[in-house]
Amino acid sequence: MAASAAPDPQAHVPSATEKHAPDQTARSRPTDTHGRPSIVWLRDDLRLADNPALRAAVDEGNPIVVLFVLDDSPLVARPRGGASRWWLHHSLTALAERIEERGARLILRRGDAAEEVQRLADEVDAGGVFWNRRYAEGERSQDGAVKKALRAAGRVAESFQGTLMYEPWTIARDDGQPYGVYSAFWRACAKAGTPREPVAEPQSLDGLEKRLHSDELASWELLPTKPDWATGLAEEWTPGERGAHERLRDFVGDRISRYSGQRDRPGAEASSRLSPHLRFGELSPFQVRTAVLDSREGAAENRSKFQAELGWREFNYSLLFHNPNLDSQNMRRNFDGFPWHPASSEVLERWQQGRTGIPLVDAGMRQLWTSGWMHNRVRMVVASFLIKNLLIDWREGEQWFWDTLVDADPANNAANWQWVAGSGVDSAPFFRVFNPVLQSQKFDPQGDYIRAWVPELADVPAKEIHEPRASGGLDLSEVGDYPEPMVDLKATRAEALDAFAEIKSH
Ligand SMILES: Cc1cc2nc3c(=O)[nH]c(=O)nc-3n(C[C@H](O)[C@H](O)[C@H](O)COP(=O)(O)OP(=O)(O)OC[C@H]3O[C@@H](n4cnc5c(N)ncnc54)[C@H](O)[C@@H]3O)c2cc1C
Repeated sequence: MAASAAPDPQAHVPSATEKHAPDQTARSRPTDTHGRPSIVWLRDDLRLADNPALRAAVDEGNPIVVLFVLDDSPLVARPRGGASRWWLHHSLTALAERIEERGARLILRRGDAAEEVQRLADEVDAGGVFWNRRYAEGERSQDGAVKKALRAAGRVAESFQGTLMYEPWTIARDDGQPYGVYSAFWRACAKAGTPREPVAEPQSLDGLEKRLHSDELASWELLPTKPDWATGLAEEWTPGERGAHERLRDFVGDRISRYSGQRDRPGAEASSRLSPHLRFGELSPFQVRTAVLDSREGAAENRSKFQAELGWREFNYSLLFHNPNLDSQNMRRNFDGFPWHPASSEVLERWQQGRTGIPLVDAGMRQLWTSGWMHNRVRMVVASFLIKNLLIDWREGEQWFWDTLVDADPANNAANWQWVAGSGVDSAPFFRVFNPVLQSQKFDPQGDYIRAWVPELADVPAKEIHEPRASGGLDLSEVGDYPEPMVDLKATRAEALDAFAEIKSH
């Protein structure tokens, strides 16, 4: 396994404060904070419930200012893709309304977040600033710098655990190295202890009287205009905490009973669709876990399978923590010499637009484009097709997902692409090449999912729908202008295996 070397302790190990649970954080009070406002700096945690930073700020008993900064610097975090920007706009709108209902105001600022936080702290003479931790390298380094500067200015600066149930530095092998295998990682998490219960939502917020400047959200131009490609996203999703809780209720009250048995079936609607809500922190994994464990629907098997999926999220964040370039660098370095085909725009566009001639792949890519989401099984199939049948570098696919998924996530997207490519740790081996036709017959046997997304095939019977142009009983006029498969699956599979054999020995 080619997991990257041990992390540089300076870069990766959080400060003593960050290492400990929130209630143990250094409470050195440099000055009296009485009556001085507390700033809550929100980032990937756009919620009021189970928000430990907000809770701690409210418990200070001082007026509350809630801040979100749009920081576009790629040195801090990867710039958001189009679908994520759409989501962010609506999530902030929903959040602002909730904060106002509770008695305070969401302040929006744009720029270098480190400077904006300090500027606002100076403006209101804040007693303290509170936030939930982030885990990518640029984010941690920004947070560390902000903490230092705030403390140097005599303010309280505290960070909390709100986004992961197991923070990466708390789960390590006996020799101190990070886990490279998911199953061992998840067992170690179970041993490390039970995640806490969600923190209560403050019923009221004592907002600051002073009028502060807040940007107009519209001026950030997060929404697409020409063309407005987001109508399908709006039909499918309700960004914000309320929409998130509705999805959660729907899942634990119904879908969960089918989870273990049918989660792999894209037509079955058996998974939770909570991924974008988790990505933006409209729900925390603590809340989701508790709701799932409390659910009376279905067998224990469903609950444990679901928790294991949340475990993949935790594992991927641990990978990101220890491998800051997860989205750009092969974890297995022998993949650096892989003879990828040049990604011609014509080939890439056929894949992106769902015109490959492989119905399951096309259904998935059209679902993604229209709704901003794709079923997990189909994500694996379309990724495998791009990498192992079109022989296109996984980073091209990762970038397209990054731009089009509403749940585009710095850890989950990159780690899963590397998993499918075989270039990651604990990955599917490269030589295991999905046959998209067999996958389609197995997981969408009646073709319901394909029919929902590929209208050209709406009238094709189940027997032929997985491979409509194969020689056989189907009258080809029934498939209209649905394209021929763009590649021969067998020949391209063989080519991929030869290419893999070339790099294996390096
Ligand atoms: C190529 C590829 C790219 C992906 N990109 C992303 C991404 O950008 N963002 C993202 O959140 N997920 C990504 N996934 C993982 C997975 O497909 C989605 O999390 C899942 O489909 C979301 O649907 P759900 O909420 O109904 O999942 P459920 O099955 O209901 O799972 C519950 C939650 O567990 C987590 N989860 C489930 N499966 C995985 C997984 N394989 N890896 C990590 N976390 C998981 C998600 O937070 C999810 O919401 C990707 C998978 C592949 C194969």
